[in-house]
Amino acid sequence: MAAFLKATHFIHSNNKLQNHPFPQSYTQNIKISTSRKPPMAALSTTATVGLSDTFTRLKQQGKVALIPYITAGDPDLATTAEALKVLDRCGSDIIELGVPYSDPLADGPVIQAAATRSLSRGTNFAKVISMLEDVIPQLSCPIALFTYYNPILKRGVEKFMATVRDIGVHGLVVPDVPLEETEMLRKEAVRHNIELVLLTTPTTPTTRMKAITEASEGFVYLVSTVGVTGARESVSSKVQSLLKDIKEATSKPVAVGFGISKPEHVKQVAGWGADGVIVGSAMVRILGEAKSPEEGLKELEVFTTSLKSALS
Ligand SMILES: O=P(O)(O)OC[C@@H](O)[C@@H](O)c1c[nH]c2ccccc12
Repeated sequence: MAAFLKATHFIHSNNKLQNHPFPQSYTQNIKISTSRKPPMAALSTTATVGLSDTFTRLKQQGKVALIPYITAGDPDLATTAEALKVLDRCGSDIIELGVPYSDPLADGPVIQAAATRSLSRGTNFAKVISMLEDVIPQLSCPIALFTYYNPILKRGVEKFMATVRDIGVHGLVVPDVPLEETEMLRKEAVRHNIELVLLTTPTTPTTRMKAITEASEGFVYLVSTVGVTGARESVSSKVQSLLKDIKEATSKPVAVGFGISKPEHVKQVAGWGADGVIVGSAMVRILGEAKSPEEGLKELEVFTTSLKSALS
């Protein structure tokens, strides 16, 4: 938890920024422009709509989005491709796909282990992209790619955005980029019609939370609790008031993640007014711990269906 809080600057409070790897001056005078709107879907390579359009459609239907997260390449990329299709078929509204990274600071043991297994099997960014290139045209729901900041910087922000856009990715979640650094990332994201989702936590001060909601595209990711990812027994009841605060600050959709792992959780969070629920570790565990990839995919189908029906 400490590691996550130290490293994940843009989603935690200003007063803990002494460990910030960027100059302190970056943390002041946050100026977020709200005037930019993503270009029309003309650049889209697939028939699917983007994240915010998905929420608009669901809202009209009075529905809450189900957003599963899985780690690419665990147990292998062929299974990830199948898992994406299973998740899509079972009614996922958006899928968050994690690019495995060697230093996943914000992740708990389940997703860390999945990333380690995936990397040790030789998964890399290029292989994830080529798998997605093949699979995205077969999906009806949009993909939000999850990655730490370093792999983006390594490739070059512009090149990264162009690559993911070309294969039809709609959204991007980058947990460890400081809010102040998102300006540049956002500029390129907007230029490439990628919705950059930002995160806010229970310890984010109100002014910062407001700046995050203004800058976030697609939806606002509310981290339900401090700490790292991982299934939990219950969802903190604080989420209800956090949701209220965020909804007072923005009309953008808000999806809640961290710890949500059961149909009851999903129902509860939807009842508190969330526009979407994100379920990661529970999905990752199913795929990672199954006796075989086939078993894992079957279990994934049963689990996703149970979450989906809790939302209807
Ligand atoms: O695993 P959980 O507790 O269900 O949380 C969602 C989560 O997995 C996904 O959104 C995610 C995976 N790794 C992250 C790191 C930071 C923020 C979010 C994430």
